[in-house]
Amino acid sequence: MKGILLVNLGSPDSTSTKDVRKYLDEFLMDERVIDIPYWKRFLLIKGIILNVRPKKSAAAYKKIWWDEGSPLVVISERFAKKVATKVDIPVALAMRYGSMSIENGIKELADQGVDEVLLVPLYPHYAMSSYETVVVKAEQVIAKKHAQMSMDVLPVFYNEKNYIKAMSTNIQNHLNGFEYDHILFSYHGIPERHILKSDTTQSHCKIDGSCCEVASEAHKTCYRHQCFETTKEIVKELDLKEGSYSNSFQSRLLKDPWLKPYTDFELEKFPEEGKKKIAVITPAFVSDCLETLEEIAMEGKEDFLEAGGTDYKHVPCMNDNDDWVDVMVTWINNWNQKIK
Ligand SMILES: C=CC1=C(C)c2cc3[nH]c(cc4nc(cc5[nH]c(cc1n2)c(C)c5CCC(=O)O)C(CCC(=O)O)=C4C)c(C)c3C=C
Ligand SMILES: [Fe+2]
Ligand SMILES: [Fe+2]
Repeated sequence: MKGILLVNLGSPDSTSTKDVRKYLDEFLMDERVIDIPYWKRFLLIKGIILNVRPKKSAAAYKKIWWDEGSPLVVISERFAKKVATKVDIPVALAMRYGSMSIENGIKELADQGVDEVLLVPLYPHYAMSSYETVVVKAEQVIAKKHAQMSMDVLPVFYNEKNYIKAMSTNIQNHLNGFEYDHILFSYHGIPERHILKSDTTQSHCKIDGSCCEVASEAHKTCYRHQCFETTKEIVKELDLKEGSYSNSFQSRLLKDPWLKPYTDFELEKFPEEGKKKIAVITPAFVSDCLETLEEIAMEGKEDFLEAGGTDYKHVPCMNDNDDWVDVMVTWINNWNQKIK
């Protein structure tokens, strides 16, 4: 029997510093997230980061936490529930990190008789720290515990027409009546070296980004290229004028260079460039989470207004809206009807 496993990133169990430390420990010890030799990662994470970061992150989580729990988890659950009512095969939800493990998600499906699974990483773009780590983890669990199970993986959907349409409709609905002079497409950042590591040709990608417009096999796994393509497609769909939008990358951690330009620097610069009314869109996230609700909707707004901006709007993610649910249902049905 066929079944679906939706996988998002995951959150701590609560906003206590202890739970946040446990979550960050699992997250940051992932070799695809902090990609340095194990002993160095161990010393850096356990010796330094886990002594300071959990308290700071816990304070940020407290600002956005809902009565029902983490927004990312609650929204993902609502989304999964809606999808499940519209397809006729089992649907399970798991998280890459935290208590709702991929192992439990696969077991939940196996217990219902599923032996052919479609893995759906809930990320539009390929990055070793997001999409790839979900796929590798699921492969490991299946090889170790469910050898009879076969797995397909939903490809990244950064330029898929249904996703672009649903994103664009969501943006239009939320911008309704909001007057802006600039739209910022802010994507989650990654360290620059990840771009080089994910280059399957080992020669195409360049740190300066000059490669992203030149067609290449490497773009199948190039996060930056895929982000730029998402923007281009949404711009086409919404008929935005050249110069009225730009891209940036948010959520840096540690001191090494990440993809540029940095969202926080852009927000502080915009008012002096005459961009005083802005809308911020976060297409790397299909559901709102700490990085959109706190970093963009709260911190970003504060920084922008302090720098002289006057109007600021964060466009919420698609979350569990019906267009997005229908897009997922279409992809699932297409897979379900495919004859091998
Ligand atoms: C080296 C560190 C990190 C990389 C690389 C990274 C890539 C990456 N992350 C997401 C999506 C999300 N990240 C979220 C939170 C978050 N991310 C990092 C670090 C890296 N992410 C940390 C330490 C945290 C935790 C919070 C904090 O301490 O700042 C979230 C939100 C989770 C939530 O509970 O709401 C998401 C979603 C992507 C898509 C990505 C690569 C493209
Ligand atoms: Fe992240
Ligand atoms: Fe590139």
